[in-house]
This record gives sequence, C-alpha cells and structure tokens, in this order.
Amino acid sequence: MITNRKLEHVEICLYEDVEGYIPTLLDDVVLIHQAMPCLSFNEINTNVKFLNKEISAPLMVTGMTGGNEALGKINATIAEVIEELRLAMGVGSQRIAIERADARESFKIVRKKAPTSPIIANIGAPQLAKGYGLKELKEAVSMIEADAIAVHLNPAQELFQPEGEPEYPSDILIKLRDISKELGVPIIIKETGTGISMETATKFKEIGIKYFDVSGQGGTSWIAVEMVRDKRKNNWKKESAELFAGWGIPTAASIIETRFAVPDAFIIGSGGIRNGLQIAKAIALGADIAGMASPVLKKAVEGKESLVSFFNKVIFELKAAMMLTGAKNVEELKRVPVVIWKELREWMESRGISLSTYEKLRKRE
Ligand SMILES: CC(C)CCOP(=O)(O)OP(=O)(O)O
Ligand SMILES: [Mg+2]
Repeated sequence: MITNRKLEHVEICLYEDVEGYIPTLLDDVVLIHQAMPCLSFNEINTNVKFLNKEISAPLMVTGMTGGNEALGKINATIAEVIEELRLAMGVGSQRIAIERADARESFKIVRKKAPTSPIIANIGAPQLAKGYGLKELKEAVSMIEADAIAVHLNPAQELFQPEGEPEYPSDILIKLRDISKELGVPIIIKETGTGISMETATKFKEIGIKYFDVSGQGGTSWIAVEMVRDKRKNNWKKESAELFAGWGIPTAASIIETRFAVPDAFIIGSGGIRNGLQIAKAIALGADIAGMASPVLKKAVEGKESLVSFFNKVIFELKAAMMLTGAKNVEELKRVPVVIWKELREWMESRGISLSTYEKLRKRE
C-alpha cells in the first residue's frame, strides 16, 4: 500500500543508517583562503534569484515527503520555516495525491504555509512511462500552485524496491518534451541519490530542459532505503541492494558533469549536503544553489525552532566561506579560485573534462 511506503521511507531515513556509502567528493574541492578579503562580514549578501523569485540564500529543501496527515505535518513545519527565512522547498512525490484525494491536503499545506516562496512539485518518471501525461503534471503543479515541477529519475531505487517499477523507456523523453511546451512552469530533472551524468544531462538538454537537481551519491542512498525494506520483508533482492548501496555518481562529480554537458543550465547541487561549507563548495564548483533533504527532515521532526537554528548555522557557515574567499555575493562565490584535486581530479581526467576547460564553465564565463 503506497501510504505505508511513504511512512516507511521517512521512518527509515530518520532512524536507519542509510547514508555515507561513498563520499560526495566535495572534500576534494578546496576553496582558497584569502587573508585580505577586502570586505567585512556584515557586507556579505547571500540573496539569489530562483524561479523568478528572490530567496535569501542559495539553498532549497529538496523534495522528500507527503501522503498523509503525519507526513503533512513535516511538510507544514518545513514550509513555515522556509517562508520565514525566505528559502525554497520541494515536496515529495505527489503520485499518492494523484491516486488518492485524501492525500492532497498533506501537499496543499505547503503553499498555505509558504504563500510567497518558490515551491516545487514532484512526480516520478516511471509514472510517465505508465500513462501519466500533461493532465497529471498540471494537477501536481496546481495542487500546490508550484513554481516548477521536479520529475524524479530513480531507476536504481525502483530496481531494488520490493514493489518497484524500473521502467525508463526513451519515450519518457518524448513525453517530457511535449509536456514542457504546455505545462506553463519549468521542469526540473531531479535524481535521487545516484547523480546525473553528462550523458543523461545531454539527453535532457536535447529536449530543452534547463533545470537539473543532480542529487548525487554521498548522502541518503535510496538503494539502501529499499535494502532496509527488502530486509524487513525478507525480499530476495536484499543482498543485491546491499551490493549496489554505494552505486552512483558522487555529488561533486555530478555537478561537474552536468555543468560540462549543459553550460547554461540552472543546477541545484544536492546529495549529501550537510553544512554551509559544502554549500559554498557546491556553488564554487558549478552549482547555482544547493539542495538539502535528510538533515532538514531530522531537524523538522524536532520542531520549528530546531530547524530555524539549523538553517541559521548553515547560512553562517556559507557566509564564513564567502568571507574567507573574498566573495561578497553569490555571483562572486561562483568565480572564487578553487583547487580540484585527489579523486575528483582523477574522475575529471578519466571523463575527459580538462581543468582549464572546466574553469571557464565553472565561472560561467
Ligand atoms: C523519489 C524517491 C527518492 C522517493 C519516492 O520513491 P517512490 O518510488 O516511493 O515514489 P512514488 O510514490 O512516486 O512511486
Ligand atoms: Mg516510484
């Protein structure tokens, strides 16, 4: 039953160990210290534009949940806080709300609590292979008066999900191309913890997609989440899921690959982002904003105050990195000098991405 799966997903993300199988490789990005920043801390401005709205920091809460009253309360807490702090948020897959009218309030509450913030709807690509079309995506968008819709790509998760639907035929691309012309809001192609490659980003660039949420490996592994469900059900896939738990593209590599493939893309750097220093690195590496999910979920269930102080800490860390690199705003942060070394540099070399070529793309020159 889909509602049970929604509840299990949140319970597993909160209380099971399903992250950190492989590093994000953001540690292989060094922001160069500038001892004479030529600015004072109170001058630093973190405002950025996102989906034609201004947000106070380059950070969104990426789509997680929804589907019943309890999950709606989590959405409500996050929505209230992101509206107050002028951030942005996505909702979890709205498939359950397309299928069940009683699940809709748990998503609608987000727009009620965040009337002015950028809010992003969410539908899975497998549903496009199984009959969903413009009607269902419009329904998901209008349900929460969304500014955009994330179409999530989760083939690895579906493969190991007990009741999974690993159906990703290429006619999904044709459908998305046609839908994007009529939908009225942008489509964000969003991975789910295994990252977007340059080949995959190119496929979506070719149908006119401009927004990517890379959701790389290094944070929550949704293969591991389904592994836990397999184990609980003694499903035959459990050992295979364990084998693949660390499968995917590390977040730092996925930011580079997506920027390399789609130089003019709007990139959300997500997957294992846990603090403001990682946000600064993701942006200096090529992302436009960063995305967080799991750490926000964990604070949200503690309550609003806990989530507010978490975001204040994260934004202080981002500003600290901007101060110490001499970046007085996010546009300057995109161009600060960095060192890319160790595994991440080896990854670039083996993928044919030269540092000098990437330097221009990273700075969006
Ligand atoms: C998108 C993913 C990280 C979490 C939801 O996976 P799911 O297969 O349960 O989502 P659906 O309800 O859309 O099938
Ligand atoms: Mg699914």
